[in-house]
Amino acid sequence: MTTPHDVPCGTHGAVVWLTGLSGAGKSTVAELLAAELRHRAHPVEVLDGDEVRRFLTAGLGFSREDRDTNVRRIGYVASLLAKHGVTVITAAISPYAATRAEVRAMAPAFVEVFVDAPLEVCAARDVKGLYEKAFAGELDGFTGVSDPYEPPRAPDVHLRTDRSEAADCVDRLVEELARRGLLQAAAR
Ligand SMILES: Nc1ncnc2c1ncn2[C@@H]1O[C@H](COP(=O)(O)OS(=O)(=O)O)[C@@H](OP(=O)(O)O)[C@H]1O
Ligand SMILES: Nc1ncnc2c1ncn2[C@@H]1O[C@H](COP(=O)(O)OP(=O)(O)O)[C@@H](O)[C@H]1O
Repeated sequence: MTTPHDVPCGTHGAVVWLTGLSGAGKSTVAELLAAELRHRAHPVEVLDGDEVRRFLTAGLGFSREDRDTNVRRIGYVASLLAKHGVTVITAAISPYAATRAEVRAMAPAFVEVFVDAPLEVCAARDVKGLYEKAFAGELDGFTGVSDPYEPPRAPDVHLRTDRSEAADCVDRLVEELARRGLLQAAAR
């Protein structure tokens, strides 16, 4: 694998790793941030858990082993892209701290973002109706209900989506990327 030193001068790839419960707001924030970066002509890709599971990690389930495989594959692809100057925004629950630490180590620059809202808020949003099924016992091993979620202890950014509008969350992320020098346009 290449190291960060192999990145061509002038590129500023990074992995913006969104982690949080289902319904916390990962996809929403990912898409809004991607739109903002595209608007600035910054190369960006979104690897969303749901979509990734249809292609890159099709066939995996939600055991710890399968979740870890899913997260590692996302981390690997994200890092490859980031090494070529792309800002990659990932949006997978990624419930285990140890696996998040593994993918951090792969990336040339890594910003861990805790997309946080209380379980009751996520369940009330119930974007896909899965919480209702999980609470009714019709869905086993659902994160936060009958499966673990290990919150980041020291995330690079902590967003409370029950307290801040999505647009404000995105502003904070843009500020953080700029602060880290990760927003300059890539060399073409
Ligand atoms: N058992 C169980 N637990 C959690 N989530 C479940 C489960 N079964 C299906 N789903 C749906 O799959 C989405 C989570 O997939 P991820 O790839 O992000 O999960 S993980 O990172 O591998 O843990 C998650 O999408 P989001 O709501 O976007 O997070 C759910 O819609
Ligand atoms: N500050 C916020 N950030 C992101 N989503 C928010 C926010 N406030 C409310 N929401 C709503 O919460 C829901 C989050 O759903 P989604 O983005 O699919 O979550 P996830 O990808 O984490 O499962 C959406 O309906 C979104 O409109």
